[in-house]
Amino acid sequence: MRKVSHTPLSVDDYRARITALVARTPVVATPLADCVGLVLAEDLVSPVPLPPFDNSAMDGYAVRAADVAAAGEDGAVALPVAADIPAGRTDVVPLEAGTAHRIMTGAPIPPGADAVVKVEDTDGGQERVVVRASVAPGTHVRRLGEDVAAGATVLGAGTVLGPPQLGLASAVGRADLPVHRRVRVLVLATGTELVEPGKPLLHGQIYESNSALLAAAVREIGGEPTVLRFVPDDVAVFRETVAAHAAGADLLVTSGGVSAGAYEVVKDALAGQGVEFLRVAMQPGGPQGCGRFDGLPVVTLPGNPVSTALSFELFLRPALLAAMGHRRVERPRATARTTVELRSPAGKRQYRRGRHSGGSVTPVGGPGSHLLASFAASDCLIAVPEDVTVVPAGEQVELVVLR
Ligand SMILES: Nc1nc2c(c(=O)[nH]1)N[C@H]1C(S)=C(S)[C@@H](COP(=O)(O)OP(=O)(O)OC[C@H]3O[C@@H](n4cnc5c(N)ncnc54)[C@H](O)[C@@H]3O)O[C@H]1N2
Ligand code: MOO
Repeated sequence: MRKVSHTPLSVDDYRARITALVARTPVVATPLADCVGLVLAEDLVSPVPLPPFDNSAMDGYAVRAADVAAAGEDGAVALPVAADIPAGRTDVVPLEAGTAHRIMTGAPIPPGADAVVKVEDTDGGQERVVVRASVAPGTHVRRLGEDVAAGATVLGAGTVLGPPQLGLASAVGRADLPVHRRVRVLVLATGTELVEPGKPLLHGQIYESNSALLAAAVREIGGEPTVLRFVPDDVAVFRETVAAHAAGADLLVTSGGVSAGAYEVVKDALAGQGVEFLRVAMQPGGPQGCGRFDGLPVVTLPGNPVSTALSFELFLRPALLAAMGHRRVERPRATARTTVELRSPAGKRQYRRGRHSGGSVTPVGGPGSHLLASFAASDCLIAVPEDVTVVPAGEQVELVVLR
């Protein structure tokens, strides 16, 4: 059993500890439709060139440029239309000198043709076409391989797969891709006072909100949350609930039940079972716990809603992103001038919630960890360092940009 630590850990040390706790997820061949937001685990090499063949960029007529050189302001050139090539036609019909083929956008350029005259520069004829403009060789021809050469690496390992990348993977013929699979996170909110939203409340009860917040936060970064049913503050029920869902999970995240009082169900169930409870030098979010329970990585978050949210933001978000292969796991940082004075406890990094614009930032609500509406209205965190207790109005502060 680990010793209980009394000296608070720094935010950065605790983040490193949580990141080390969550293992990299395995690489799994995944259908493209399920890959958005996930990280490509291997380089993607295209087996085909793109475009795969010379094709027309316009609806019009494939010609030899030399055959229509005399067309222009002073006159027109008439050519017999020897073939019709819609997009998708797969046989090869060479173009004879002195003829034209009617051709559609995306259709293969016939051998012998070197340019396309767009239909607007002709009379649109089907058996014989009158061409009113000359074209340089290569006009409106999209060349084989001009976007991607066969054998080229089109996406590097580590790429986060968004719409353009998934479109490209399809374009080179892939139906699935090797990605780090979604991290599977069990979410378990504890507290006898908690009531499922939608049900009536008695005095002394509150609606449970941390599991909705945590599940959404996990899902937003590409993870797969499973919200466990509420458990009363009962150690045996807590352990049974976790054990029943542990198979296949990568991480258990709990909220509540970790502070100093009586009825601290998470602490009572997990202390001495491989999970260490400690304090991190931050506010909100000081009381934390992490470790392994029966081999399952566990992170126990303090129950106050903003403490839970900030703990996810600062510790779990980077750890889960790293587990899914992301190389960039940090939110963007910025500096701004605070419009009002900020006060912060000595020895703790305080995270205030704020709104920023044009190089200045204004706190939203107070520092309290129950102020969920203020958090929801904010677009950044204002970090006041551990050794600072007063930040005068007009001073520069560091921001974690959330939105
Ligand atoms: N004597 C002390 N008391 C407290 C200390 C302390 O050091 N000494 N620390 C305070 C701090 S800071 C925090 S944070 C909380 C952490 O407490 P727990 O993690 O045990 O959380 P609970 O007591 O269960 O709940 C705290 C608060 O948050 C509400 N809550 C909890 N879970 C949910 C949920 N899923 N949805 C909505 N709201 C939730 C709960 O009702 C409480 O109001 O301890 C302080 N106390
Ligand atoms: O650490 Mo508690 O999270 O300040 O409210």
